[in-house]
Amino acid sequence: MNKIIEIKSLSKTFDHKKALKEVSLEVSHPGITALLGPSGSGKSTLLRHLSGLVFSDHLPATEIRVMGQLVQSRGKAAPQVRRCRAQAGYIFQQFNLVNRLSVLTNVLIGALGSTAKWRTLTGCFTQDQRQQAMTALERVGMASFADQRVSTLSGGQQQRVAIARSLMQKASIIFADEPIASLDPESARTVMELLKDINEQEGIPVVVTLHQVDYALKYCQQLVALREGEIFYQGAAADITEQALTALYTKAPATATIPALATRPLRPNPAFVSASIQGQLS
Ligand SMILES: Nc1ncnc2c1ncn2[C@@H]1O[C@H](COP(=O)(O)OP(=O)(O)OP(=O)(O)O)[C@@H](O)[C@H]1O
Repeated sequence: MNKIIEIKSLSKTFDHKKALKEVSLEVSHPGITALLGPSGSGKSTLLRHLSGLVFSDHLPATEIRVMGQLVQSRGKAAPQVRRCRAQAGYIFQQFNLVNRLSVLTNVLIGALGSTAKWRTLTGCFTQDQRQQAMTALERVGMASFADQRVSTLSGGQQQRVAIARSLMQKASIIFADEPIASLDPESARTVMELLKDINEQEGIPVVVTLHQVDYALKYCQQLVALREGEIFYQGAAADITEQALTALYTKAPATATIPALATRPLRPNPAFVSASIQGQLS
């Protein structure tokens, strides 16, 4: 199976503080992969490296590939980094849309990478592009809002527009950084359902950072958990144990249970649990 993500020995230091410590990671599953971990563990930093928005420390072994394409190596952008960025759809907590423009225009912005320069400068999109944007809006249930200003939408609606823009862009992968952190539970569920549906129907892999473990277990097939800049767990969501989740989020003994997960029949699979917590589980 082709690798969706391949990271070799990624370290990132901010002002003498190591945010990521020689992280190596491979994801081949084309489903939804959640990046989990406590606040400050390095989830967003890892995602931004995949997007080619942030560059690693200059270590000779560092390489990052997404969908088989080199994004960066040894702390430097790969020659094709612009193409890599253009093939990825981005969804952020703070709805990265242009508030004063209409919903339709925001979706059309997804086509800029494949539009002649004079058209992007004049904002003159083709009829075909407008039709594609409407189709993308229909796909996310937002067609009736096409002419409305983005600033008038709720947070959940804005995230659906951001997803439509990724579809317009013909993204081959979607990176979502805490897409549901600012949403009420119902809107959060709608956005996660939509990402799941697009992953399954359009076959676009999704990598999403989440704070909510229950959403990760419900919607994501793969988990990558970080703690203090290191991989703590990588494997199937179905295989993570209550103990591992407890150890991930607290420094308390791993025998405690997380109340929200206490009734979930998680199957222990020590093979997926990193060496650092094997000792705590035995
Ligand atoms: N631009 C930056 N400058 C300095 N330090 C940074 C920068 N970006 C991240 N950090 C630090 O790197 C570490 C990891 O941050 P990161 O945002 O990746 O964590 P996170 O797991 O996504 O946290 P959260 O869940 O709170 O968003 C933190 O200590 C953070 O303060």
